[in-house]
Amino acid sequence: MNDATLDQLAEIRHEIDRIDEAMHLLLMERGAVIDRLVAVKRTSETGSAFRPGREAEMMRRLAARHQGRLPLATAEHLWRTIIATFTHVQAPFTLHVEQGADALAMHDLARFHVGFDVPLSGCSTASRVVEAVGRSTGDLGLVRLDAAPAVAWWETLGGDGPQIMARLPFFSGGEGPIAVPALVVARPLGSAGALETRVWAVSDDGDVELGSEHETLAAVTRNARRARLVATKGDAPPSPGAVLVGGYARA
Ligand SMILES: O=C(O)C(=O)C[C@]1(C(=O)O)C=C[C@@H](O)C=C1
Repeated sequence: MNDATLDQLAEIRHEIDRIDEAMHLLLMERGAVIDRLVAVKRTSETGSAFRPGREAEMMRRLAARHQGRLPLATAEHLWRTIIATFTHVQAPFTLHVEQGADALAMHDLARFHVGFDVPLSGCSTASRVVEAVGRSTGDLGLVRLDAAPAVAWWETLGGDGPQIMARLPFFSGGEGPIAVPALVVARPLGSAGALETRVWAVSDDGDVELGSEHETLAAVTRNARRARLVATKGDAPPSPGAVLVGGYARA
């Protein structure tokens, strides 16, 4: 390399150092703001700092302003890691991850969304994930969205117990690196839940047709009884007797 090229390289690296330092300073400043947030938010009352509606709003804005060389998925992963880390800083929690058929993909999905500060705990089935979340104060669960699972694991959700709080991947265009579909389960979060799409447990003897505005996420038929997990856009239940088991925001 000649002197002019070396000068240019040094200048560019100086620029990178300046940007890195600014980002680091801003992240530390963000940490100080979180200290103030803890005092205002009274997270200890619910045991969880997780606010899925707020996170969805932040992710939408991130995607809207995103451009340039950095892949959107990398920007999403960085911010998910920052947000999950600060969620954990506010109120420590464990993420219980279903380790069934797609154990490796589920592990990737978990780390993509929470980074490495949040501890993971493996569960053999979706039902075990729900049980672990139910026993905890503010833990989260990650269940693989299998369209035809062995059991209707969602039937214990709802009421005062764990509920569905998010659907992943958030940007479901299929271009992201983490393609395994999954649901996030948490204990009730009051108004912090994002119910843009509601999720219902529907049980019938197999002859109830649902309108095309409803999306069947999963279904199990056993002993002439069909159990379905159904997502709806509006507030109304997809059929009489449907039980609300949570909701989520979409990109
Ligand atoms: O806005 C909040 O309530 C926060 O706790 C902050 C924050 C964040 O780090 O931006 C962290 C956790 C929530 O899930 C959403 C956002």
